[in-house]
This record gives sequence, C-alpha cells and structure tokens, in this order.
Amino acid sequence: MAGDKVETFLKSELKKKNALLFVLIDSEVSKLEASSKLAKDVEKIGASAILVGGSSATDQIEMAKVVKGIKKGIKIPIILFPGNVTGVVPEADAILFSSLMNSENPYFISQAQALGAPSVLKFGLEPLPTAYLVIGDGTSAWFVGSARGIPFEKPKIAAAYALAAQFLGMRFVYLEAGSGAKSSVTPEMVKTVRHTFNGFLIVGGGIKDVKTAQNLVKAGADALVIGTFLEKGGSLKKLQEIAKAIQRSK
Ligand SMILES: CC(C)=CCC/C(C)=C/CC/C(C)=C/CC/C(C)=C/COP(=O)(O)OP(=O)(O)O
Ligand SMILES: O=P(O)(O)OC[C@@H](O)CO
Ligand SMILES: [Mg+2]
Repeated sequence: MAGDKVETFLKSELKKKNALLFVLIDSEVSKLEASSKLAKDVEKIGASAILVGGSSATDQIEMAKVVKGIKKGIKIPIILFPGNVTGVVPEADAILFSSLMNSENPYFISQAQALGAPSVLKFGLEPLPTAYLVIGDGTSAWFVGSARGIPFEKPKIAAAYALAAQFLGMRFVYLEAGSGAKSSVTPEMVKTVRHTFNGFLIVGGGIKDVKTAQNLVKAGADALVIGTFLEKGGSLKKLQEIAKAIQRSK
C-alpha cells in the first residue's frame, strides 16, 4: 500500500501554517508547459499541494503527461482530484478518493470508486478518503455529478453529511461550491461543519480575494482550493497575499 506520507505531510504543514492553500490545475485548461511553470510558481509563494483534475477531464493521456511534467519541478505533493475514473493516473503522490455523498446517482457515490480503486492500488497512489459535498447548483461538478446541491443557507444539512462522513471513517471533507462559482461557501456553513467534523476540512469554489479566504479560514477551514482565479489570469502576487493572509487568520 502507498502509506500515509501525504496525509502526514498535510497535517504537519497545518500545524506550522494554520491553514493551507491548494492550487487546482485543470489539465483540460493548462497544458503541459503552462502547468509545470504554474506549479513551480505557486510552490514558491507557499501553496502546500497541487490538485490535478477537472470535472470534464477525460483525456487520461494528457492528464498523465501534465502530472509527470509538474512532478519534476516541485517538492509539494501532487494530489489527483478525479471527476471520474479517467482522473486516476500514475505518478501523482495521492488522490482525493472521494465520494459525492449528496449525488442522486450511485455511480458518483460508490461505483466510480470501485472502478477506480484497482488503478489507485496499481499506481501506488495514497488514497485520501474524502466526502465531497457539492453546495448549491449550476456548476460543472453539480451537473456532471448529478448532485442534489445542499443549499448555501442550510449549514446544518452540510454538517449532518460531514458527521455521517466521519462515522463512515472518512478523514477529509471537501465543501465544494463548484469551480468558478459566483460565491463561495459561507463562513457560517464552514463554522457549523467545523463544530461537527473532526478531520481535515477542505473548502473550494469561487474563492478569489483575501477577505473571503480569511473569513473561511477563521470559520475553520483547514485548506482552501483555488483554481479559476489563476485560469482567468489572476496574478501570483494576489495569490501570495491570499496565502500569507490565511496562514495567520485563524
Ligand atoms: C474516486 C474516483 C475514482 C472518482 C470520484 C468520482 C466522483 C466522486 C466525482 C464527483 C463528481 C465530479 C464531476 C467532480 C468534479 C471534481 C472536479 C475535478 C472539479 C473541478 O472543477 P472543474 O472541472 O475545474 O470545473 P470546470 O469543468 O468548470 O472546469
Ligand atoms: O475554480 P475555483 O472556483 O477556484 O474552485 C476550485 C475548486 O473548488 C473547484 O473544484
Ligand atoms: Mg476547470
């Protein structure tokens, strides 16, 4: 088995930094050269991991190339963020082995996982057991994953799912407003989930400014995921400001 190197690394980073920044690279959007450079740059400014994935990333060959290319230049872990079995590729360090718990389609709750698990083992990827909870609607993850989006203003429902995840032995919860979401998950929802869930709490979707990031971390997020901001040409300087701000905002 792949051991628990990445999970241990993330926990020790968390102790040092208080909250972590994960950068999402969508292999459909950023091709090989651009993503290798991006990964190096974001490592320099304090990102703790690179997530590679996309809800419509079906080109496994391209994704494998991107992972291989990124890996050469960085020390922080590469964590796969699969939208389907096609998101399982070799040479990454770990995988968000996620179940979209609030999907209406059992495929995204347990079938994709069953189909992908043998490759995870074969490629020696460290599986990070993750409850992937889609909040709101209208985003790619919501549509592709047939999610019954948890309403933004229903934090208790999110907390109930997070508690169920904990009882099922999952050590990560990912509150996902969706890539490019108009607004991020509310700090109130993060706070409510934080009170209930003991594990590693990831929050993503629509985060693009310091204030939002700080408020989510103050509410209890352990890691924030940022993707679209960079895809849309957001500056590394601003990303660095976000990284610095969250590392002392709890
Ligand atoms: C564990 C394995 C093998 C599979 C998990 C399968 C699951 C649970 C999928 C959840 C549904 C889904 C489609 C999730 C998408 C996750 C993801 C990579 C989102 C990133 O969003 P973008 O793909 O960047 O959004 P755009 O498509 O808008 O770019
Ligand atoms: O692209 P953004 O909106 O930063 O969202 C990141 C991630 O949560 C999407 O899965
Ligand atoms: Mg994308």
